[in-house]
Amino acid sequence: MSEQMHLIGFYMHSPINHSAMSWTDPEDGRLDGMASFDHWKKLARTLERGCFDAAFFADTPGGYDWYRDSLDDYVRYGVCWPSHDPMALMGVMLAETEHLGLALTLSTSGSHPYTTVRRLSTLDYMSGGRVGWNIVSGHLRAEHRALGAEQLQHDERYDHADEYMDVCYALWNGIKPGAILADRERGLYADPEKIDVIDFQGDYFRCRGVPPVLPSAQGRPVLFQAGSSGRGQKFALKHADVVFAIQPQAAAMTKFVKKLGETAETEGRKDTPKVTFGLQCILGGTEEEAKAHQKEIADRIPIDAALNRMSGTMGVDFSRLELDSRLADNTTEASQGMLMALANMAGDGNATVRDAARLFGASTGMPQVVGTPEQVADELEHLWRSSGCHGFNLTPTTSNSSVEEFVDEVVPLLQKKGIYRTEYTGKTFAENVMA
Ligand SMILES: Cc1cc2nc3c(=O)[nH]c(=O)nc-3n(C[C@H](O)[C@H](O)[C@H](O)COP(=O)(O)O)c2cc1C
Repeated sequence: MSEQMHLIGFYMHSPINHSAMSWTDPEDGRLDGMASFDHWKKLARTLERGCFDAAFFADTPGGYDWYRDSLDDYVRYGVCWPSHDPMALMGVMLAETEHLGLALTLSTSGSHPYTTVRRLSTLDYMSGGRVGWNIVSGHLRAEHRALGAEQLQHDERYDHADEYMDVCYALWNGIKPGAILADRERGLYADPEKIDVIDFQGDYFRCRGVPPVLPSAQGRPVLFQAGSSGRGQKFALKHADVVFAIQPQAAAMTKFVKKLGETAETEGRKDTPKVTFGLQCILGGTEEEAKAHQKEIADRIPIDAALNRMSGTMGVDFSRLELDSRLADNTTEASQGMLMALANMAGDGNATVRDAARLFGASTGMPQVVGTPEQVADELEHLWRSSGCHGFNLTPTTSNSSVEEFVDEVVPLLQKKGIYRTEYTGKTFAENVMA
């Protein structure tokens, strides 16, 4: 466990974050924010005021098409549709801040590693090393259909992603110290002897060329990974600085951190990646008020909207199943980690499709921490200490008002407890998030 709790804001560039129908809440500013950089600039400033490590963007291009084998409910309820590109927000939010990291989800299925290194590392270089990449291997069928690409089976997607990373490392490490001369008098920009010409010929990728971008202050972006199946964890242990997971209750969080540590030992990795868990905080002036708000959030979600999102993520058409059947009786080639986590949401492995859909609709399976600011601060401390995790990725209920509320009312309490930074100590995202 780290000495200080780490917090990361968790967002999507769509009408909602992780609560279906949040755009219908009169307090929510996202519908206007979809058409305005100011919304995101303000969010970046708020997070920096709250000393967050980063804003982290999930991304689900193509959306959710498993439920009834259709995209209708995805579009009808705005379940992450429209799915605007979060890359468009990165430069704006980085330019608005000095310390805040910005992490982006990019799928290894939808792009070439050369393009990804070029896009992310340009931002990383220009921001003084404040960029992160959530490496996802493309569990969504709709993403592949949208691109006209073949979707590989679960484990092979990780083999493909391993090779993807090999190309990225070659490009990130290909500029040696002293390579950049920038000598105005002699008119020499760089020394070709100190720059590798990469000639990669793999099973899935070919890449011949020199690295497209200069190394940033942190060398390369901070790497996140969120697959939590057995094969997913192996991939994480090979590549990730930080593992981002969803576990819907405290005991499962503790078990997850322990198991990752044990697997790290068997896989021979000395420094186990940091683990952050997704959470949603719901605040109220009193506990009753907060609980009423939690109920309001759940009650406004049509079951079809919740099932549309859960079906897409889990690669199962839940319209064909009894809502009171056991979720754990299903298998998937999509997100095995999420299916297992949700099936165990009450700690007994027996959650029904209906139970899981209710939580999935409300918070995409993330546990909700509900109460007064004092109660929420206490519970965050408890979850952090008992699980031994690094910190939390927090998804808001409403944008940006619930983020502002958290920063104004909960952050000072965490700081008072001495478990949360009062100022940034590092310059780069890596220095801040790994501290
Ligand atoms: C917390 C969390 C966040 C994720 N974010 C995304 C995302 O933004 N986009 C995406 O395509 N996949 C996302 N995924 C999917 C995973 O990266 C992974 O591809 C999927 O869970 C299948 O891996 P697994 O079976 O090893 O768990 C996320 C998964 C988790 C648990």
